[in-house]
Amino acid sequence: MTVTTTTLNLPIIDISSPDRVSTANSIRQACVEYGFFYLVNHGVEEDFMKQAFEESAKFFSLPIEHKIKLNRKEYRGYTPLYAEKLDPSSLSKGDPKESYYIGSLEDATSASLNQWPSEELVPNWRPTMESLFWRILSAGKKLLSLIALSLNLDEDFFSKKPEAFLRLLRYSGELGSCAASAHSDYGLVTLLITNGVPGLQICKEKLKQPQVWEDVSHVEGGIIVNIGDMMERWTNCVYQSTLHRVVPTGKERYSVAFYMDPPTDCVVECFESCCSESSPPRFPPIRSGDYFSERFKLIYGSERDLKWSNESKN
Ligand SMILES: O=C(O)CCC(=O)C(=O)O
Ligand SMILES: [Fe+2]
Repeated sequence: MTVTTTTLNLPIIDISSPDRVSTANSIRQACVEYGFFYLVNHGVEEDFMKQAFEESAKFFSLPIEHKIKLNRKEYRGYTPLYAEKLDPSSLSKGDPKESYYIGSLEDATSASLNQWPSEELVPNWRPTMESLFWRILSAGKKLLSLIALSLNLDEDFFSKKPEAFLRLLRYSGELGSCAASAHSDYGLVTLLITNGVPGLQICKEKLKQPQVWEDVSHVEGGIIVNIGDMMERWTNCVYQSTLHRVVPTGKERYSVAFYMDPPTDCVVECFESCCSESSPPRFPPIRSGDYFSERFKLIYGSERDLKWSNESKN
């Protein structure tokens, strides 16, 4: 059983403030209390975002035959409607959303695995998305260095070589099951930009029953940040990876999620500053790449992906 209450007032963090120590303290408080907050003055301009959403809409409006040719490979490319079920325990046929993954452009090998729609179909699409990647990456790295500061770590602890994935999302708006079913994100942090159509909700206490879901309102020009499971494990749950979902409102909705994760070979093990005799580590050390493969297997059965691509060819 779920109950929805009122809209939340999440903390707003000004990432451009010269007082980094006080910003880091505010971030710490936000990560402990909510695992969610807004970033402002982050350098990703609203006009640019408007253009990026327009380009995103152009791709998703293409006929399915074009989109399916770019079906997700090596975690990059298109995922069709219902291909993903973020809550594997949900009884729905899958989440009513489409998405497009773009892997890191920082590293040449990763960049070469990306798939791009042709210039003829969507002119100017690739340069817009590449620019979007670099802009959000820059905001994300500033944020990661402040998060490191908030945990008394070297400022470049997380930002040296994070894995980054940009994901464009379109929710059909179809009423009924959740547009993105309940989940927590897997990595360090996610930076999320929406086109202002509501739907995002969080559940602060994931173990409490009945679950209480609260609306995350839109802050004009703000980026929504949420903490992921790798950060939760590293901090022994001092920083929370909060359960969230997107509920349908009958309106088409666009968003851009930017996931920042530890490098795949990184072993994530509780920080000493986050455990003690009375609060021992809650999770064993884990290689980041192993953790991700397990989680991805749960949300995308490989047969499901195959079934979809075959159906679309018929
Ligand atoms: O689109 C949204 O508002 C949320 C997306 C999300 O939670 C995700 O992609 O992990
Ligand atoms: Fe998420």
